[in-house]
Amino acid sequence: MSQSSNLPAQVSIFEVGARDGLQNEKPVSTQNKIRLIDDLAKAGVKRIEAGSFVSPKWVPQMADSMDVIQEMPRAKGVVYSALTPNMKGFELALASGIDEVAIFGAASESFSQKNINCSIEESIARFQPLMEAAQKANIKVRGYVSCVLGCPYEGHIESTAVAHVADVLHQMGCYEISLGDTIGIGTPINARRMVETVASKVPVEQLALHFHDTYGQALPNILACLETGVSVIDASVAGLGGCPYAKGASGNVATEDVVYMLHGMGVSTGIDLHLLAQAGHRISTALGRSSGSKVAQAIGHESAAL
Ligand SMILES: CC(C)(COP(=O)([O-])OP(=O)([O-])OC[C@H]1O[C@@H](n2cnc3c(N)ncnc32)[C@H](O)[C@@H]1OP(=O)([O-])[O-])[C@@H](O)C(=O)NCCC(=O)NCCSC(=O)C[C@@](C)(O)CC(=O)[O-]
Repeated sequence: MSQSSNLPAQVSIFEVGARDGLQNEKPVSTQNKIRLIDDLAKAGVKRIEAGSFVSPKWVPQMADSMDVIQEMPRAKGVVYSALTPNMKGFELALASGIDEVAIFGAASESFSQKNINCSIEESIARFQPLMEAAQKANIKVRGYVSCVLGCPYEGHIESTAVAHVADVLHQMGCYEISLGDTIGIGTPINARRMVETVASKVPVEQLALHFHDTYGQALPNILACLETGVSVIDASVAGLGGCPYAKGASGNVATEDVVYMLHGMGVSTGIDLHLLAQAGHRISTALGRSSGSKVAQAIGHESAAL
């Protein structure tokens, strides 16, 4: 039972470390990625983003996504996902056997150009045939909106612009819209107002929070937004990552930190925090760095080598 009637009793964690995290770290082996995904599933994570079918020239770290997805063990009850920016990406994703895909747009014109080489309007046109193909293939599609609280190139972004893109993706058939604070610039009251504005267009049950922790604001922002009724949180184990097209952006909020905060407030996630921290330590070791999660650091490196 959650300790506040304003909080959901349960939160679904959407783990993005193997994609959003590793796309912006130095390359690790395919086997290390597979091990990470398996570790996450064993820790009780039920939604795992496993890779990305984007141009290997743009994001070389994701070039082995086909191998990762085809070789990774599939845990029962876990949904595995991959990013697909266009039809080429979708066809590869379909061939990989992934469970669901995600399209990704932005609320900022400049970020859209830098990230996917087209305007917001052109991106929507690119997504249309993908949505139709996904519907035919019975594949669910998630939608991302980047720069929901600010853009590295344009600065302030109006929440109404976020709501507009979220609404378009939702109307195109995305089952969930993930709101990305790509550069982690938001603060709690602004974040909450942004979610409320988007929720006037897209049902709050179909929204997810995707907050980077660049300014150390991700946890307070999440807490403020949970009180609007959102109950899906994207997070990256060990705080892996950043964004290749948002210079200086640090990783997503660390999954361990989110899970610790939620469990401490009586909100369940179904995740074993110690196994999760171990997963984070193992991939951090493979990257030659320490975990970016404060909670994982506090728990310590016990059993990291198991
Ligand atoms: C979208 C494109 C492909 C457009 O890139 P483009 O250059 O405009 O594409 P194009 O259609 O002109 O094709 C150019 C070349 O790319 C190839 N190509 C074309 N599509 C694919 C594909 N799917 N997979 C593999 N190859 C592909 C295509 O075959 C061709 O190859 P060539 O003939 O030159 O050898 C490119 O801009 C791209 O790959 N961008 C990806 C950027 C990216 O992955 N960013 C990070 C993910 S988004 C993110 O992290 C934010 C998020 C979601 O986490 C939320 C948040 O935090 O805000």
